Amino acid sequence: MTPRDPSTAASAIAILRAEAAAAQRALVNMETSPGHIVRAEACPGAGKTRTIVERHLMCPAGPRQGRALVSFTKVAGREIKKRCVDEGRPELAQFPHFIGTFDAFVWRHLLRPYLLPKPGKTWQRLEEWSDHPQARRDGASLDDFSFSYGGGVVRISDPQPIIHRLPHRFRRDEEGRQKLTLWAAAAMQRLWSQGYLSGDQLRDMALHLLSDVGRRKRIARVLRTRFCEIVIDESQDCSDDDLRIVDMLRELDMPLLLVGDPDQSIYGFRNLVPLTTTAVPETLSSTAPDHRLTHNWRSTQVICDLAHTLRTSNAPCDTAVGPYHAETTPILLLPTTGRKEAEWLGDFGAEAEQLSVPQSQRLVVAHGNSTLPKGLTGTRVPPSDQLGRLIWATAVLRSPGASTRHQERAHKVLRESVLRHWYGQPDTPEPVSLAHHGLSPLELHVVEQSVLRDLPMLDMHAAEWSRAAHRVLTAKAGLLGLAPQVRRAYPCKKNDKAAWRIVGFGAPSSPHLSVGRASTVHGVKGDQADAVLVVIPAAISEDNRSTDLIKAWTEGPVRELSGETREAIRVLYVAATRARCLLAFALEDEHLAMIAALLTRRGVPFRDLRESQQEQLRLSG
Ligand SMILES: Nc1ncnc2c1ncn2[C@@H]1O[C@H](COP(=O)(O)OP(=O)(O)OP(=O)(O)O)[C@@H](O)[C@H]1O
Repeated sequence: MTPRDPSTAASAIAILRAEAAAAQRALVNMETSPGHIVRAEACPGAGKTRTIVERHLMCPAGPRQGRALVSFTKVAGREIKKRCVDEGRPELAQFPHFIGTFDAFVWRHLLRPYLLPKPGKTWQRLEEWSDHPQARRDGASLDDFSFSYGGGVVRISDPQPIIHRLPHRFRRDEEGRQKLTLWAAAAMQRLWSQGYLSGDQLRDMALHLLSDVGRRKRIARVLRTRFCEIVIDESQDCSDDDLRIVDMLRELDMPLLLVGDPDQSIYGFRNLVPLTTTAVPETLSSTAPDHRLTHNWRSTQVICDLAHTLRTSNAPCDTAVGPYHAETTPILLLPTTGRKEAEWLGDFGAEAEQLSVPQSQRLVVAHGNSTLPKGLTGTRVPPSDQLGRLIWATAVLRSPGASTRHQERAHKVLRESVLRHWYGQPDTPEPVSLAHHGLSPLELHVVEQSVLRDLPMLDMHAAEWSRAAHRVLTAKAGLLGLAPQVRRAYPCKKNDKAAWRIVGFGAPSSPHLSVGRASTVHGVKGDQADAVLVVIPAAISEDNRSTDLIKAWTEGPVRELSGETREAIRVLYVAATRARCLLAFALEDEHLAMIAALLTRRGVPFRDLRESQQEQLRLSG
């Protein structure tokens, strides 16, 4: 084969990039109209968010009108606001525009203005139930239960524990679970009667309010005056309830643009409790999209080809057009059978090193937190005891490997520890406590930062760490002239252990940390890294899910798949498509052989590290 002329290659990529840019421009200029939903699909790395920002910059709203840019994570909203500011248009991130999460949009524009005040009840939205101290108990929270309607219009009755979310000790302890369920029923009734609501209740209330014709007309008038259109980013994350709300917005004559990638839909578990009301409108899922972006600005063509083997839809393979488009690094298959974690992590690190990928650009991901290498992430949820919570938050916030979601939770836990130290056990969520003590969110943020800086190193013995942390928190209170309520350091039973050990983190100096960041796939949605290692756990006799997943992947869409396996494939697809130039899979020998055969059949270049291992054995033998 004659090597390709570099000038031909350069003009070929220039043409592809021009096509990609034209497809993005078409989405920027796409017309929306009242009462219609325009749907655009985009492959991973297509620049969805970038294109939505461009639309916001280029297509002004009417006079005194704004645009609503709705996404599913706070990180995405922050990113859009930052881009507006970076482009020298900070006004586009402010009133009358709305940039925020779906939940915040529903709360601010469909619910809060129309809720009637009731004596003793102040309506408050919680991002998650665990933000309320009274919604937590024994390491569990109301988020770990599903509730049903019980004859009403809001899901607040008859809690059912979601077993895999509960702390391990409750999974086999039926009596403990029953007690916890009784507590959940009472806690939900109490908090609901005080006016607290979170995700499911928010949606139920919105759908209930919108079902009244008179109120619907009023809501429609207000929305149409305020917004020229509503754009929903990552629309594949809409649950069935969300889709019903979107369809009601269409009925209110709002122009709507939905941008998403159905192959990245990984929140099927949110449709846990089937609604007794109307079905999901078919027009939102089953019809062909109005536009599709098929150029990937993130990954190499090899990674795009691999991603195509994982696709559950019949969309064609994407075309790589980004800076790495022509790199030919093969997919790396790392055997885990009979090997220590440090060995296959070491293989990944060595490969990344060879490609000069810096540590911060090396990402290890898995579907479940428990599959991730021990010591990289600590426990997924904070411990329930006060000292454990404080150490956990410090460890997460000082760990280069923590995902954004982990960090957000750790910030909340640390701020709550500060408030608890100063004012005693809070029994209301943070905003309510702050208002009660006359402290602003900014003041608390500044204190949190300086506490984090001054808390001692985590390799100290836990008891000693507890005393030192107590001194830091007390000193900060002194600066504000406060006499703290917590007078003694938290007790510590595991006296002989270093602080980081009691929350499941690895030693701060461990070689494990050289792999960079580690996260569940859900925690890195929308994110990217130069090198990604996807860990697939070995099948065990009581859990065959990995084998089902590998079979589904290798046998393709011909097989009838269970909902769980279908979702697991999409999770794997999201994981693989985070990679820019190096993608590796760590998996047991049998699974590795199946994937190697699949990649051979599909012509995707790969390197099977079992071979170099055998080679080494032969040489040393
Ligand atoms: N027109 C473009 N020119 C250059 N780079 C681009 C362009 N569009 C997107 N990119 C880059 O491609 C990468 C992927 O973009 P982005 O993260 O917005 O994709 P996405 O569609 O949200 O992907 P995903 O759904 O997989 O998270 C980013 O680094 C972005 O800056």
